[in-house]
Amino acid sequence: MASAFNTTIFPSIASLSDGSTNANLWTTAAVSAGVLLLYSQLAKRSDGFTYLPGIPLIGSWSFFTKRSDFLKLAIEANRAGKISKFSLLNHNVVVATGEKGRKAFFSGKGLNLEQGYSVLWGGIPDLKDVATEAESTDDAAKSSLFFKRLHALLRRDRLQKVIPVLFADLENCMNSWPQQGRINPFNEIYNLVVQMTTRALGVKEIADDPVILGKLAELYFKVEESTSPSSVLLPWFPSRSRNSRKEATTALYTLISDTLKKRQDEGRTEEDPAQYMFDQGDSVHEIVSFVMNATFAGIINTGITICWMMIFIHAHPEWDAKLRKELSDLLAAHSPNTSLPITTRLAHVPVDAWEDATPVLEAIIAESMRISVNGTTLRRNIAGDVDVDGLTVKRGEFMAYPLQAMHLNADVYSEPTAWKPERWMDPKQLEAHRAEGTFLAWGTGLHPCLGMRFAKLEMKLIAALYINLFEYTRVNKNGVPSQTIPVPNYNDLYRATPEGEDVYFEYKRIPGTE
Ligand code: HEM
Repeated sequence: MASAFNTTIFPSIASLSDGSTNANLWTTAAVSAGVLLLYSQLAKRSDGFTYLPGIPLIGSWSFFTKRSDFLKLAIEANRAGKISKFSLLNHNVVVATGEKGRKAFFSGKGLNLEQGYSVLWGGIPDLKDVATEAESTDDAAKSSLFFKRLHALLRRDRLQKVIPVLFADLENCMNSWPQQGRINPFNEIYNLVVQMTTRALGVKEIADDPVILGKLAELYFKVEESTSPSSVLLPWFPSRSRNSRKEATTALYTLISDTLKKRQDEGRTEEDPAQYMFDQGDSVHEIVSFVMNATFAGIINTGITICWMMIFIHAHPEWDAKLRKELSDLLAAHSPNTSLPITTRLAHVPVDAWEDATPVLEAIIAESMRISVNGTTLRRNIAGDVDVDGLTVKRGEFMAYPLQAMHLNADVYSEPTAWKPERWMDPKQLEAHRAEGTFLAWGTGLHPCLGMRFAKLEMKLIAALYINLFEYTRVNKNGVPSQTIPVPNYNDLYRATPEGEDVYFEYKRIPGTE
């Protein structure tokens, strides 16, 4: 039994139970793999599942404290033909990373995405904390309104219209930085994504005002940060993190709804997503729900990927050069007048060209995602029993699928930890991997990402402007240049920041671009 797990014999796995190991990711994986075979024989139970280690009654806390390391045990077990299961208080979670498990997970009709995340994730606001009963509609109706509005707002013609405004926003943000200095990309570049998401899917008054936008960003990060295992698993328990998350959710809700009500009271109309929703007859509550959901769906992965993209581009001068060539060709084709400011010229490039004529950016994005988007997707079985490779996932139980099972799998990708955009220069490769289910960073099956086109556009615009406005080098917090290429800490659930010390960009504005 998992609870009888011998901590002296299996120190590496046992350390996952108390979250105290500092071992390097790969060392942990290797050691874990070595001991797993023996462990899994001990842990196999009569229901056929191989139980992962956990603390009696409480369960596998490492799912929260060291998720990536913990789920590597399940991936290894699967390679040995076993399907893993673990518990979190009264919840059971099945992890099946083999082909049948993956298909069941992503295409199983009874497996519900919302319930998987709302019970086991926690980094998203729960609107039940703020909505009155009169405002609560059923979950299916809310989802369908959200998808409908998102789809309409991300249409190509709307994106085309918003591109110049997005560039102006980016330039304003970058102009507010000193002419030279040191930034932590996981703060400053991540914040650019907050700005763009608010502009394209939120409220104009907030996107226009750096102080209010700063407040929105602060509350967003507070919701994310005030997530603890207890606040996720015991949502009724008034822990400090639970209260802090509730407070931040309420403040975020109030900030957006007050802005919209003020607009209504003043009889103003604006050209923005909120106005589009007002015009469709949506209530203030529906608009606030949309904006909050879009913010949380849109920021985290885009923020992580763009930060890693900029790190990898800098670490690979040959790709930096290819990217600069691609951008100068784009400008030559769509805005040849070199006396115009660079932001104006970039804003002249039409959305079609950003989408269809940027193979280098596409390859860089895909490869950066393969390495950095390695979180865990979640589902809850809300229908009858689900068969996974001969074992039964019962109604009410959860499933988790760690994307690293594919993206960092040496059987699928040679040198899986190496950043090699050349893997994707032929777009057919990406199509094939997506069809096979071996590239999962945009999701697949019943729930593919609905923001993919916008996310790619955002990352392309940020990368294009940043490298045209600044020279930068990677340094540590003391300004010492980095000699190695950092690796994401996959146990960092919300930022995937680098393992070990933080990475900074020491930057200098390119003369003539001020
Ligand atoms: C680089 C950026 C992004 C990445 C890597 C990403 C990745 C993903 C992945 C892997 C899924 C599937 C999750 C699952 O199966 O459990 C997903 C779903 C989703 N994404 Fe994204 N996403 C990104 C940006 C965005 C943006 C900007 C939006 C827009 C608001 C967005 C909206 C959504 C929505 C609404 C779903 C759920 C679809 C459904 O429930 O059927 N994403 N995304």
